[in-house]
Amino acid sequence: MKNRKILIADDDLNIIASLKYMLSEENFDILAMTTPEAVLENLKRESFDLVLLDMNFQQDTTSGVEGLKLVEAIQQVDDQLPIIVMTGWATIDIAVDAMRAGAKDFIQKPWNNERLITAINTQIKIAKIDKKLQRLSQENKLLSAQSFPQESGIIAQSPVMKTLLSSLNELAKSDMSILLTGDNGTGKSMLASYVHQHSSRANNSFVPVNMGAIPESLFESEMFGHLKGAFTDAKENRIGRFEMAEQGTLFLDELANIPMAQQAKLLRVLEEQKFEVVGSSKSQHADVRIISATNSDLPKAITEQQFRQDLFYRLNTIQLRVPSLKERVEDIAPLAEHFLQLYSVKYNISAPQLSIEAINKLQQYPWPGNIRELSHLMEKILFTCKKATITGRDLLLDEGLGAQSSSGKLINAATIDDASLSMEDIEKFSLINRLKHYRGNATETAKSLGLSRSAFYRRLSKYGLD
Ligand SMILES: Nc1ncnc2c1ncn2[C@@H]1O[C@H](COP(=O)(O)OP(=O)(O)OP(=O)(O)O)[C@@H](O)[C@H]1O
Repeated sequence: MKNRKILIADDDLNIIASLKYMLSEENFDILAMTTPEAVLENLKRESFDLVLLDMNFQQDTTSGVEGLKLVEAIQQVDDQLPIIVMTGWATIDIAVDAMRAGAKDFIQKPWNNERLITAINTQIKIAKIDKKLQRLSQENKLLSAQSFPQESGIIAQSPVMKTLLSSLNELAKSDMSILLTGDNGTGKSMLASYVHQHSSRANNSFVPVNMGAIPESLFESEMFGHLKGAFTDAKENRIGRFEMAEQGTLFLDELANIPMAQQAKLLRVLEEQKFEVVGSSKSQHADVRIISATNSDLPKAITEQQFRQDLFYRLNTIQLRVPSLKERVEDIAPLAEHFLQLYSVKYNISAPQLSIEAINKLQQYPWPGNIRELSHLMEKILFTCKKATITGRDLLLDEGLGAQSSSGKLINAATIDDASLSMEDIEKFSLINRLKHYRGNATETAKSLGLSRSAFYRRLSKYGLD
């Protein structure tokens, strides 16, 4: 554990000397400053765990005004830094004023060593807990906004997934950066969380960040945090993802979406293991393990100068590909049963069985949306099929009946929210889906969509579906 750092603000060199001697014995790192200006200057530059402040800064004053001003000024720089004040001419009024201004405790001079050390340890501990609570509360907000998967059970019956899981178990013991590649919905986020849970960092936070969802202008504030007043909308101090993940794991999802300019900033943090909160010039140490994920072809993005090669090498110490669902047919039935079970508990509906024929059909389907698509299908089946046994027909899985988007992507229930789809792509998908629902009956399909038959056919012909 690194030594805790205390800044002493006192202009009496004898007092500084004896405090330094006594506190160094207790393994504190000490820096002493004799003027308020130097104190503030250092606080802006360096991180400390606590300030020990003499209320009668100028030898010739006994009012404590100087000290009080400094308590307030320190609060402006860092309102979470604990301050213990020392009052030489013990007047309780000065101590009360200092506590009102934000000091956490006071000690009378001449001090009692044991009492001083206890007070220092207590305040550092409380500040740490406060910071952790603040971090947890921001993290909770983040997690509920992202609706990150909460299920803990990973289904892995196929040989390829068993091998992948055992590699991840091994890698969990190391601190290496891992890059997970694979199509959407294959379970990359879930596996990243699995590595974290099996690592020595498991008692600290796993912080996922969807790199595609952060507006470019807010990148630094999101990742490194900001101080109140750092820019117009910075109404409160905000903890960034790096700090939230301190001693834990930071999961950079949709890695390829980081704009070039921000890639340089990220690279610097990874190389130097330190960052600055926006609005502060002080560097903060970053002790995080990085796991990242992408469904893009990063080497191609590098060739096209869309992704920095040096950042790629930083992040892919180990690269693992998560196979698509169609490559692990053995997992399909257990996954389908797992999701039926999961949703039946969630919605309080008894779980139906899958017939052999239904399982065969599930195993033959290509699953372009992978596990996420299977999960959505099982959720839908639970509501639409009120039978004890699900047959192949109940699945409404007509292979090949997926819509093709203008850019060549396959559109289905799992990918319909993809932000790259155009209104026309979505309309085409809806037409196919509705036709499927009415088993090809044009009159009923047109009626259900509120279209005349001619308007309906015009659309079919527009999308080449006639
Ligand atoms: N092996 C598994 N066992 C059980 N559930 C799984 C498994 N893999 C994935 N899931 C579930 O499937 C869904 C999609 O998984 P996840 O979000 O991890 O995929 P992803 O590859 O990160 O997707 P994207 O690339 O779109 O971010 C989640 O609900 C997850 O809990």
